[in-house]
Amino acid sequence: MHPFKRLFIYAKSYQKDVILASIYSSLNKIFDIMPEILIGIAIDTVVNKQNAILSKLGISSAKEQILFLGIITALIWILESFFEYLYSIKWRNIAQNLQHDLRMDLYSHIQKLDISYFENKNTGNLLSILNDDINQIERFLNNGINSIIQVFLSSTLIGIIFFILTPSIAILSLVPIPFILFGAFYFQRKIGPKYYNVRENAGELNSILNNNILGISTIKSFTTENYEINRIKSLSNKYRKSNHEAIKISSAITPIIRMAVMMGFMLILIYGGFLTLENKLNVAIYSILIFLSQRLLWPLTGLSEITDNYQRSLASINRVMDLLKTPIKIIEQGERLNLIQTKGEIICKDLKFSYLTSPVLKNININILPGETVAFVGTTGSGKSTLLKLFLRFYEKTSGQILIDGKDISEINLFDLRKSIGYVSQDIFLINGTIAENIAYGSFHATLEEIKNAAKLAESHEFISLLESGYETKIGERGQKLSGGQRQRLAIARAILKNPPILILDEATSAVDNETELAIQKSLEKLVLGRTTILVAHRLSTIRHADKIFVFDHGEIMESGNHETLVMKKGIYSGLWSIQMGEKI
Ligand SMILES: Nc1ncnc2c1ncn2[C@@H]1O[C@H](COP(=O)(O)OP(=O)(O)OP(=O)(O)O)[C@@H](O)[C@H]1O
Repeated sequence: MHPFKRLFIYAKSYQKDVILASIYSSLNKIFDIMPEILIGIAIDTVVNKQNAILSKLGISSAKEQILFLGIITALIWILESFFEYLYSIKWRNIAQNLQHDLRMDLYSHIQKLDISYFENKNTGNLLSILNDDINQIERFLNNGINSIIQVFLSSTLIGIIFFILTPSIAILSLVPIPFILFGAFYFQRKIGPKYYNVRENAGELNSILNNNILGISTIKSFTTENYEINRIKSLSNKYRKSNHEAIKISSAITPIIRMAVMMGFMLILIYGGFLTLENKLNVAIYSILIFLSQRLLWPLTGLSEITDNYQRSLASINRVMDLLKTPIKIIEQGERLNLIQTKGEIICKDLKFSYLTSPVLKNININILPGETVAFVGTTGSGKSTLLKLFLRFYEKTSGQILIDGKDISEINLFDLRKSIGYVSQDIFLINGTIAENIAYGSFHATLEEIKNAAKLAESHEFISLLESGYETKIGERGQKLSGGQRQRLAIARAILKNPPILILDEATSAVDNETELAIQKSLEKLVLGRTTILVAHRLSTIRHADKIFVFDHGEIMESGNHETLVMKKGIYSGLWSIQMGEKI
């Protein structure tokens, strides 16, 4: 489907506004052309006086005719300005509303896409669709459609006036049009790839600038400042050079097209002048033709810019619409889950999963009773986090079943499923707000008292109280102003405040010191009461008190049982435990 048809279908609710805006644009153009005709009438009046056209309307005195013309001119200019105001407001508001709708629809659609979608896409590209492409559509709607309407309307109207006044001169005025059109499209095609290079180079430069600002501490610690300056310099130079090339062509377009306009103007000036000298053409008509020839030809020079803008918008519309059409694999519908009644029993039956082709989880069978505290341990990359992500349905299992309270999670409403799980992941997401806002993220109605209680259970209250503004302290982008351990404790407090029937802590205390961890464990004793808790930790002292420990290896559960039984078993767990205890094995 043509991109504009796609946009038109999307923007159906704006149809009325678009029609109105088009009417305003057309009326503005009609009033814009009229003053040139008035000039001709004015000349006719001063030359022919009592015999002028206006006298045929019943205004006999030449002075009255001039006064009448003055009034009409004022009226025309007022109306022209009035419709310019109306079309400008209308088109720009349409552009604003549509870009807002597009951005919001796109963002909420993206939020529903599964995690694997984001893993396979370039974040920079997604951001550029959300920003640059939507802005490009906005720019085009701001003035692009108006320009197209006005160029075609003015050329058609002026062409008609030419043919009515003198068909022979009308044909002369058409001579330069093929040259202008050819020039406009030729240059546009030549400049297209140059602009593409400019955009590519700008993208490259932006991405490295962004990366460097995020990684400033690594740059400083490796003292690679000069190396980075040189890298940026070479990319910035590349960007500058590509712009120079585009500028060379773009600056030549108007002067060259002006030559074609000059040709048309000259032909009319000379030929029309001869006709007038021979009294074959009225002086007034001659002057109208001279003025209108400029008005006919000049706007066509803008075609190169319009087509450039149009082409860029076509690409942007396609990118935006394609993203909006990306299918949502994991759908929100399903059986509602009563959070208060959820007991938190989790069963995996013959569960298999692979991200791509090689299996990451092979035949997982586990049974977690309501209220139990279990732990997943095992070598790095053995599939622990993957299983947790399957509980949250970040990915769809390949085969087998995951049941919560006997219900297959693929049949549970996704929103309810995730509401029932408090998940602290390895990569913590903190918002650029205050401590209190971060703890209450997702539990927006929590009172300060509840926030403080959650912070106390997560062993955070003490360090928060020492901060200058306490719970109102701003923690910076991604929580940069906090230590790794403090960030983890905020994330735990956030999960506690959510008060879910199932709590998952994936390496949630890896960055806190032993003393704090011991304190968090103490809090956990209270916390785990009445809910199912899953802990993942490499530091085995963290999970030794779990009711059940599942030992993962290469996507399989090799051992399970409590700490004592597993140590006695002298298998993988016991080996890991001995290493951590510093014993020789
Ligand atoms: N998004 C992904 N796409 C493809 N492969 C992945 C993805 N995430 C993880 N993997 C792979 O799946 C395997 C299991 O990873 P997972 O994160 O579940 O391990 P883990 O046991 O939690 O490890 P760790 O203890 O280091 O956190 C690894 O081999 C990893 O490379």
